[in-house]
Amino acid sequence: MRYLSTRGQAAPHDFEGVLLAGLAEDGGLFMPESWPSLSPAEWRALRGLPYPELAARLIHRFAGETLSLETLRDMTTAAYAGFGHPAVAPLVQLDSRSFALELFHGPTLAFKDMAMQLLGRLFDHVLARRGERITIVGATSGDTGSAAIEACRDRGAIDIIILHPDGRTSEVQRRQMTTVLSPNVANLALNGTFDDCQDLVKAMFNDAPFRAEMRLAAVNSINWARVAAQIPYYAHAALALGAPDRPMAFSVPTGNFGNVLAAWAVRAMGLPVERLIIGANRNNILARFLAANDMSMRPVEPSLSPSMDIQVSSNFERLLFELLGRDGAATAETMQRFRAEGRMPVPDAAWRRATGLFRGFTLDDEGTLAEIRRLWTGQGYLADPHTAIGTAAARAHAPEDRSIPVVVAATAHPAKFPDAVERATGNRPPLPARLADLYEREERYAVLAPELADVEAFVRAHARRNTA
Ligand SMILES: Cc1ncc(COP(=O)(O)O)c(C=O)c1O
Ligand SMILES: N[C@@H](CCOP(=O)(O)O)C(=O)O
Repeated sequence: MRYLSTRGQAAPHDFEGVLLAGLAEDGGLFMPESWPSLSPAEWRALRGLPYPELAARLIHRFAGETLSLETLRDMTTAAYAGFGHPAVAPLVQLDSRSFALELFHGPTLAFKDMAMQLLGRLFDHVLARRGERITIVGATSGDTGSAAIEACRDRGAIDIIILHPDGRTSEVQRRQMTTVLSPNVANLALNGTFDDCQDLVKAMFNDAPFRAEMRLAAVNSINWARVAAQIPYYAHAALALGAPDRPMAFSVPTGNFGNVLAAWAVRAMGLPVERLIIGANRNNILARFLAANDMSMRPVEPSLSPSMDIQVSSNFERLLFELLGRDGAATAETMQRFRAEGRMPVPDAAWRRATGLFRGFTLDDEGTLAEIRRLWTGQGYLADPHTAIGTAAARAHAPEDRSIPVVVAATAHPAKFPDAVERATGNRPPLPARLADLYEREERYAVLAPELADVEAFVRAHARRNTA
């Protein structure tokens, strides 16, 4: 499998190259040259497999030249062994047609662990074989950071530096990152938004000498390996509910567009996904795009679902590339105009193609609290604010045909957002025993203005300290 940049100028890579490169050298994102498509019979043969086995077989379709199926199987088995639920990603029925796909049973209680626990092992395997080391720089609005730190802490060939927006994550999210005092981990709080953090990560990658000097690598979903490792859980849910012989819809609370892109990928691989519903908080650029082809930037505003306080959804570029007929030059020009003008000029035909499959939905904080309350009092289901946006979006935009099930990505454990959940239900969800002393642990992080030179100096200092 070869991977191409969405901007058409970078050299193609294999899976190993993509894993290590993160962002393509032309600033674009890597996409598979063609989608590995499975026949209905091949999909049926995957029904009922344990999650690690299914994950290994599907990811192998993307990584076959780099990793044998046996090696991948060992990695997925180890990656999911520590999850707090035997099914890894259980489906919980919410009502007659909707299900929560619980993706938060990993070590840091959010869906990011599903990919990150594998990614840490992939990096280790490839780096050991090559005798190399890397410096990971990542941006987080709250969940990617702790999942990546947990997956990479104390790994000899990796330094990891995570940028988060100061004061804009939940306290649990911040402490999950800043209380990890391993020598290869550093946290940087920036006076800005998640978008500033993500821009700085991309700017470091686009600074070619710095990128080479630090041997930068990415753990955000700009790295194709992250998206690839998020594909199996959508297939797992769909197969459990009757695919490929029954269509389905997914509702995904969305920020950086990586998670819903993985759902889109299982459709490209041949599963009958009828509709993809995108839930947003007040930072609803994607919902506005789907409603009226209005992809225009507004300032990021804080909300009760902080992980989705995002305006520039990185992975939308991957969908755009597909919508524009995989025309790298057109994708590059559209992205450049978005950056320059703050508005993305998506041709009408491409927008119509998107609206044939996707629906957008916006829920403000009051609505989010009401939805958490409704789920709790009605179904006895305790949802975090992000998941609640997904369930409300599912109700608003479920396909008219009631025989089509809707699977909602339950992206975080309610205990990560105890204040919002308590406000809505009067019930303060406790942290699991292994995190019970989180509030007593020592925190360590630096605070900086979002200036590239200062951030690069911080990264250089951290990486050098570790390599000395
Ligand atoms: C809990 C939670 N829900 C939803 C999202 C949005 O997912 P994505 O950024 O892949 O769209 C995030 C952040 O990624 C998150 O942490
Ligand atoms: N919501 C995310 C933002 C980064 O998303 P990613 O999927 O690109 O890593 C977070 O929690 O950090």
